[in-house]
Amino acid sequence: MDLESIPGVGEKTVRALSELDDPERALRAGDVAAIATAPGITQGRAARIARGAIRLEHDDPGDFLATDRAREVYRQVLSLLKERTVTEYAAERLETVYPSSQRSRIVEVQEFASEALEREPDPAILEALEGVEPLRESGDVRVRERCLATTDAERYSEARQAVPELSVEVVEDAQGLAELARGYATVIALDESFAGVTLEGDVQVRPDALENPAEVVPERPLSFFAQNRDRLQAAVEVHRAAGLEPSCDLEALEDGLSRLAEDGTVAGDEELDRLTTAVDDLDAAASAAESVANDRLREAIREQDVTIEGSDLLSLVERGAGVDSLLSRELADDYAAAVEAARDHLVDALDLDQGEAEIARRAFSDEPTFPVERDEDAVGRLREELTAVRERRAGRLKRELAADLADQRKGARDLVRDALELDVELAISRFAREYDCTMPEFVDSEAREQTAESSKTASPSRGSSEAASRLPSSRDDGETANMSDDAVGFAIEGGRSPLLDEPLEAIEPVDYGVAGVTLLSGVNSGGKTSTLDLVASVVVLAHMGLPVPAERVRLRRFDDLHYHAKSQGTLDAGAFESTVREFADLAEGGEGSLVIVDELESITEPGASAKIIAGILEALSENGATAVFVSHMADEIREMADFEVTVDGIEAVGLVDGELEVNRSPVKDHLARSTPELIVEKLATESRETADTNGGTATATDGATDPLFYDRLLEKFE
Ligand SMILES: Nc1ncnc2c1ncn2[C@@H]1O[C@H](COP(=O)(O)OP(=O)(O)OP(=O)(O)O)[C@@H](O)[C@H]1O
Repeated sequence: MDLESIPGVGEKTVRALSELDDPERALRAGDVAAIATAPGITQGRAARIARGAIRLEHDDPGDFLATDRAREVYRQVLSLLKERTVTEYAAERLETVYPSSQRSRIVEVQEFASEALEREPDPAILEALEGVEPLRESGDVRVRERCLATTDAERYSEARQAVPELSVEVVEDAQGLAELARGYATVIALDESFAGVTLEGDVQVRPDALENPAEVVPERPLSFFAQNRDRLQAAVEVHRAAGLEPSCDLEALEDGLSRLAEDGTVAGDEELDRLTTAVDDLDAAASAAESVANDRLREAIREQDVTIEGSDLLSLVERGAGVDSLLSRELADDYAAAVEAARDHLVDALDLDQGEAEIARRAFSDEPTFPVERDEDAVGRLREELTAVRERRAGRLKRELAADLADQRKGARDLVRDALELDVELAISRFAREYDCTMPEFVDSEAREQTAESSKTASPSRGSSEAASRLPSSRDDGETANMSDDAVGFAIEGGRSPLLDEPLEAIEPVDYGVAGVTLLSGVNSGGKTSTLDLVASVVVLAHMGLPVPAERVRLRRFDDLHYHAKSQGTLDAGAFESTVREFADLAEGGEGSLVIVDELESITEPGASAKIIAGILEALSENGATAVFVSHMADEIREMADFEVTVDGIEAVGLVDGELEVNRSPVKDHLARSTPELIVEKLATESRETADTNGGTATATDGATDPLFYDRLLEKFE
């Protein structure tokens, strides 16, 4: 795939995309998560790029949605799907699902959607999904206490590229290495020539270091896993809750994660924790040990009756001896016991092992002093020893854990990607379950053309009214849509518009099918606009490759959808002109188009409207377009048109308590009576009934009007 030929992708984006491991795969698969890891590419942009790549792949002109209202319907159904995602990722990923006229694209999404429908949206999975996000790539790890060294300029730049986390230093010789060892805790020499050189400090010779960067910078995988610990843990939960086939060993990953602290250090190792605490507490423990000794000694002195002969006292004073000599002479045992207690305290408080305890005991001298004081040198040695052991252990554990986790990196990435993709599938599944959706059946256009050839039907428009008349006229007649393949536009059975602002259970299922060009008449508020919305949303969802909210849908694959909403009031001359122009374009290229228009007559005065609409219908019909025009002037338009245009009708079954009772499914080939007609009919019936009870006469005094008046009005409607 030539990245630059993707619509909307310029040079800069191509550069960013080429930093991906396998940009072609990511683009082909619409893998928004992977695309969004390219530098400077947000998830939203990644979705747009993926959509462009899909269009390129399927040779899709991408202009299925031909009008503002069509685009609006798409946004509305898309947001119904997006509302059902848990992660932001899945919402963005759904942006790559758009209505297409291309069979290959529709089939591709249909396959994905069919699998999605099998998914059970279990609340436990949805809860676990809340913690899943695309993984963070840890790019900014810096390790300061370790460096790489080489004598070779080429290796130097190779090393800088391979291990950006460490400083790389150029040295002349072993002397240079020795100098580095003074500034860094660990120096890793990359040249074979240094093998056998022994220097002070931690200097390792590892010519293969660049091949296994995780070994020289275990911080790299560790920081990746530490930063993504919660997301990975959530992805593990999602896999368990959903019973998804995991891309890696979940237990091994969890074990690795449980050994990792949030800051990328190793957690859960008792020995390391002991050493760390010992180093941290050393000063405090030494002070406490001093106090133990001094308290005991003070107690002993207080309780002791020191008897000293005068000559002894004299000699002591003459020698300038202090209380120490007195202690060693008189309280030697007490002193020894106090110092022993201090040593024990230090060893116990720091939980030292035997070797460490030996060094620790030297912190208190056998030489009597009062007060007892620690030997700072000995404490310093103990600190050095503990720190060195701790560092060695931490380093080893880090390397071991990094080695375990480094192998899991790819699996972990896939694990999160699969969890996020599951969210996309679950959103489709939830939508389909909530709206009782089915997969639509596309009537193959090639088969359609062949059938048309052999049956030699008349013009599509004339054939259409006949075919459409075979569609179910109401939900009660038990028929199913039985459109022949050569005449299919769309045939919806039991459709429930997802755009209706009604609770789902209050939506009455609608059957409606059209082939060719049709007018849709009906009572006010009968559901004409809602029927167009139903048709538009079903057609858009079907061309997205998704299930549709109906019991059964058959349709042809359309090239584009032109949906014109009812315009608000009469258009000014300019707007009127541009609308007529738009229809002129339509009339030229309408084959393969689905044109649905709501009350176009409101654009200008009624007489002119009927003429213009009739003209548009003629052109669309000649071009073989599929069209539904909602109109209150169906009768007038039919008369103006020079072909037999079908008029369907949404019928009021009657008036109940002044409210119209409506059969929401349009009746084929039937001009629906208007609301005023129904009201006049009701008044006529009522006045006839009153006249009957009054013995055949109605008078002005009893408030009832002569039934003949209403009959006269009724006649006008015939
Ligand atoms: N299938 C349905 N199930 C339940 N309610 C519906 C259905 N279709 C329409 N309605 C209700 O009827 C109302 C009017 O519908 P709609 O606006 O589609 O009628 P209309 O025939 O286009 O009206 P108008 O003649 O004024 O343009 C809707 O707001 C909705 O509440």
